[in-house]
Amino acid sequence: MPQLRLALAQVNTVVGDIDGNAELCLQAARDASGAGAHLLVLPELALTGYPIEDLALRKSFQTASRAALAALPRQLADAGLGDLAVVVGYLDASPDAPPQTGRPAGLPRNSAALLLGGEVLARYDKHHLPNYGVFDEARYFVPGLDLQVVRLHGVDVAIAVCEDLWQDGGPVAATREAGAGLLVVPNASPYERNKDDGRLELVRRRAAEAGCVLAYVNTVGGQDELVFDGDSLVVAPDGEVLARAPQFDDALLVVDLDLPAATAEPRDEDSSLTAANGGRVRIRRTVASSEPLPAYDPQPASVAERVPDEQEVWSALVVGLRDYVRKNRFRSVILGLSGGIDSAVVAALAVDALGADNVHGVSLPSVYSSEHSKDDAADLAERTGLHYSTVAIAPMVAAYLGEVELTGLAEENLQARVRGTTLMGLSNQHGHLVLATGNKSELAVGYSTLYGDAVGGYAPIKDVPKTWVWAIARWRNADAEARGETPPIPPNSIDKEPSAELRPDQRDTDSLPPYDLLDDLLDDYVEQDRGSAELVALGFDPALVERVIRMVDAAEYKRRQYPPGPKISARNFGRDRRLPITSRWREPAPGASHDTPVPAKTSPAGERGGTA
Ligand SMILES: Nc1ncnc2c1ncn2[C@@H]1O[C@H](COP(=O)(O)OP(=O)(O)OC[C@H]2O[C@@H]([n+]3cccc(C(=O)O)c3)[C@H](O)[C@@H]2O)[C@@H](O)[C@H]1O
Ligand SMILES: Nc1ncnc2c1ncn2[C@@H]1O[C@H](COP(=O)(O)OP(=O)(O)OP(=O)(O)O)[C@@H](O)[C@H]1O
Ligand SMILES: NC(=O)CC[C@H](N)C(=O)O
Repeated sequence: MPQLRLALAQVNTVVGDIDGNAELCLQAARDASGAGAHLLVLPELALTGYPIEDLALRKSFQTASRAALAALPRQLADAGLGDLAVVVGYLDASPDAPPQTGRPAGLPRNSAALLLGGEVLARYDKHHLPNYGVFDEARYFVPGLDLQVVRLHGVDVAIAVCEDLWQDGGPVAATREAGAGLLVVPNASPYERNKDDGRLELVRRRAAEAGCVLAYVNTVGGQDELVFDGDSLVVAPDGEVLARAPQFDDALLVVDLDLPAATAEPRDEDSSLTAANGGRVRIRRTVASSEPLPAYDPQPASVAERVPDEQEVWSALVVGLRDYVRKNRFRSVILGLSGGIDSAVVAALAVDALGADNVHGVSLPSVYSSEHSKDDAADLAERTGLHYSTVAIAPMVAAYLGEVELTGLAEENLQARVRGTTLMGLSNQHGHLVLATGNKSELAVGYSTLYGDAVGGYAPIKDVPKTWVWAIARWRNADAEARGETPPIPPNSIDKEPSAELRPDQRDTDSLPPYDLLDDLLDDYVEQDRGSAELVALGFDPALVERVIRMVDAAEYKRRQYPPGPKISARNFGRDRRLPITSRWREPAPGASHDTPVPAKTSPAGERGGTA
């Protein structure tokens, strides 16, 4: 059987930095060549970064991407890497769009090219364009219709791109018809909880369908609200995992493969599969080298171990925060420390992401701040080593109230707004990025003050439900203890009852149901998109369902103004869940729906919130 040493590079590209990304690709090629690889595969759109959004439609950006791709084979050859075959993702475009398409520029394509010997040897355009959740690829790209197969050292190597694996038919089925010995797939697949398990099963199923080894390489790093976790994989057609890269880190995964020798006639042919335009998927073949390599001793490949869910989420948040700060050219962050769990977790994440020296925590006590809130904030500062200062807001609030008469909620919110103004002032003065500390449960129900605690440039835990904020805090502390380090989060911040401290003896539960119940209901309403009848059928108290749905729906305007933050769930507030702000639609009151029969309760009334 021919042998091939394959390298998969999970690299952290920067959207729009085509020159920097090309340099990353060259460095990966140097490393792969140093490791003795014959074929290197880089992620989807590695030259441009992912996702490029409306940059895909800009003629200047298309031209720059095509130029960088055209220059890369020569750069590889000049660096003595001409013998290494390199598959790299880039933005392509046919020069001009037909006038009837109404598109401003050429027809953009989400493409991958195989480079070898100083030339672009073959090109492939992604067939399946994801257009759900966070993806809008049908807005940007025209789909490809061909399967590209390149004969390399006597092995037929087919190429597909990301979503091509998630949809039935097309390139994977064509790979089997083509009799390819290896399917390589560049990806840009964003992280969400439990997605790694789903991906592994998907890759196993597609390897079986393609009838050959499948090499899946994913990008890594943060881009606005998305975090890419890497987790690149090589799987045999019988489902065996031959190699697996770690999550959330740059990595070069190298694996030696014994692959079937190519036997097909090296000419283009139609497959039996229907392409997006109704025609046949055409199998295009290119011969690079038919001769197998001389036999060599294979090296064992690494299979990274899985980590606990809490660690996975913590790492995603750290990478999302670090890359947002770094890629937007900030060096430091600032946040208000209330002594509560949310600001403590955000501070600990920031210290892990940027180092304590780049994190500034400010205690901003008001007349309602308890002693423990100040002590717990100081304890957090001592445990983590972040910069800590105090600005008393009471005199500013009093001066304001002396000029403008505000009472009740307006007075409560003023305190949050004086804090927000103070943090933004310090940001302007010192160049720190302000971190907003709201969690997903609060965002869901609108439990934050506009231009108050909702100010900021980035919101690290906006997709983390409150119950998970506690879970990751406990995990982070336990992990520190296991490593003989000081746990960063004060146990008191974890254990105390949550309070906004905007009036005497205030508790979150004055306005909200207990968080375990609230998160349970929000998971069903927001993430699973269940209507009120279904929620009641699941056993939630009808009055609670009505109240929570009203709060969630009414807070859409607040969420739209909230800073971006890393997505860790299957449905974040942002691109995954797009609802009108101005809307008269109300979920039918539980039991009142005329077109949806209300199923019988599966648990006694009151079991899920009847007493809340
Ligand atoms: N559809 C719409 N489109 C655009 N703007 C809209 C709007 N509806 C109201 N508004 C505006 O929004 C204002 C109301 O919003 P806002 O001023 O934020 O105030 P609001 O939502 O009324 O009150 C803030 C709530 O958050 C709680 N809170 C505050 C601070 C921290 C925490 C915490 O523990 O984390 C909790 C606080 O206890 C209170 O329940 C209205 O006065 C109006 O100007
Ligand atoms: N006394 C304070 N000093 C500094 N910042 C504060 C103070 N009180 C509130 N904040 C800021 O406002 C955010 C909202 O705080 P609040 O205590 O009202 O609610 P929370 O959502 O329970 O947050 P936390 O768990 O951090 O207390 C805090 O995370 C913090 O960044
Ligand atoms: N870039 C893509 O095509 C990503 C879509 C794919 N379903 C994923 O999340 O992995």
